[in-house]
Amino acid sequence: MAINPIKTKVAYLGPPSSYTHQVVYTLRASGLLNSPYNVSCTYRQQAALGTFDSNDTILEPQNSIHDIFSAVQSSSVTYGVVPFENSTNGSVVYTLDLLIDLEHQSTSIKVCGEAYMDVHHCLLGHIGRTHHIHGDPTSSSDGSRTPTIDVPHPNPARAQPLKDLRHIKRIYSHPQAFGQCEAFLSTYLKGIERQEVSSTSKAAEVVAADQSRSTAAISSKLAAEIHGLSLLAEGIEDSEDNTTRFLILCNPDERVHSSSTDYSFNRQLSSPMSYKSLVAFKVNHQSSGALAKALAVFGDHGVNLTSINSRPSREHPWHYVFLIEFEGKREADGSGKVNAALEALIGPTQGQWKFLGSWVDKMSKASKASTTPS
Ligand SMILES: O=C(O)C(=O)C[C@]1(C(=O)O)C=C[C@@H](O)C=C1
Repeated sequence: MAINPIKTKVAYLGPPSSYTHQVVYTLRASGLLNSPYNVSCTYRQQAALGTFDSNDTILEPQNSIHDIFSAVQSSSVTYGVVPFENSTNGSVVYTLDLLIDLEHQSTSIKVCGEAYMDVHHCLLGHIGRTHHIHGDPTSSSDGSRTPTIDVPHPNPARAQPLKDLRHIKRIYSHPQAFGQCEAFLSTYLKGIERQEVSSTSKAAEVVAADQSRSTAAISSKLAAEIHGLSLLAEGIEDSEDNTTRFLILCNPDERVHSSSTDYSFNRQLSSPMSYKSLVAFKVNHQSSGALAKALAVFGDHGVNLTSINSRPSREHPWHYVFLIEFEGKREADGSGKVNAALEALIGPTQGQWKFLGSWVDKMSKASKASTTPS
């Protein structure tokens, strides 16, 4: 009798073809062959990094980053994949706020992995029906942008439209994607209304359903294939090396494994590994030097900080919660410099800190070397 394997459920930002969806594919060992979509090499290239096993994995689209957190917290999925920061546009503040969790809705969630993905945006839409193009469809602009006081020397757009854009009246996308394509938008679609939606794939879905055919989406090439849209422009991101870092969330309370580094997507890695960890804390804003004292704790214990973010505390105006990322790993047995630093953090934060997990650092030389095929 065949035994049904227990499937690992992974939540991502839906609908299919969002970048978080594509990241899940990069995390699957061979899942692309079972994909419900007949997709191009986009997935195949990404599968080289694969670690989630397709036969054991069910992918669960969610409507928002908040819903991904809820699914992980309630253990209706094993993992959730969320965007954390982008090399062009910076932090994804929704994710930061949900990690900080001021409303105590995701108390059990920990970060247990990370993934980096090159993000190349396209402008997707319908080809204009009524316009006859005379000459070059890009002739309305030479690709340069108008200098302003704030941006006296704007970078030129990297890409030119492939099709006429004069019928486009509104553009849909995720706010992060708008922020990553400023040069193209202000060169070729200046003044056109922008409508934020929950994901880049949602934008493609909305535009595909638009009867007026006068809207466009900033989304991926894969989304064009899946939603049957035309490529109006390709590679419209401001920076060629536009990369987004995603975090993999889990709820360790529900897992048999106690160590934060036992997860399947880390299993292929051999020692020695580099790790990163994340902690959120508040300090007493009335006490001078409180933040400096909290940060000094890490240096005092030989722990290297790698990123600092702050978000409004929502308790008092101009009071903040700090999210600190650092090298190293919290040991389950309480030993080591990270544990000692966290212990010492109790003083300057008056115990108001929350540990958010340790995971294998995918950018470190050690981690990269051990994942490179020989
Ligand atoms: O909308 C998507 O496709 C997402 O996966 C979200 C997201 C983000 O929020 O950063 C992911 C990668 C890109 O940076 C743009 C959008």
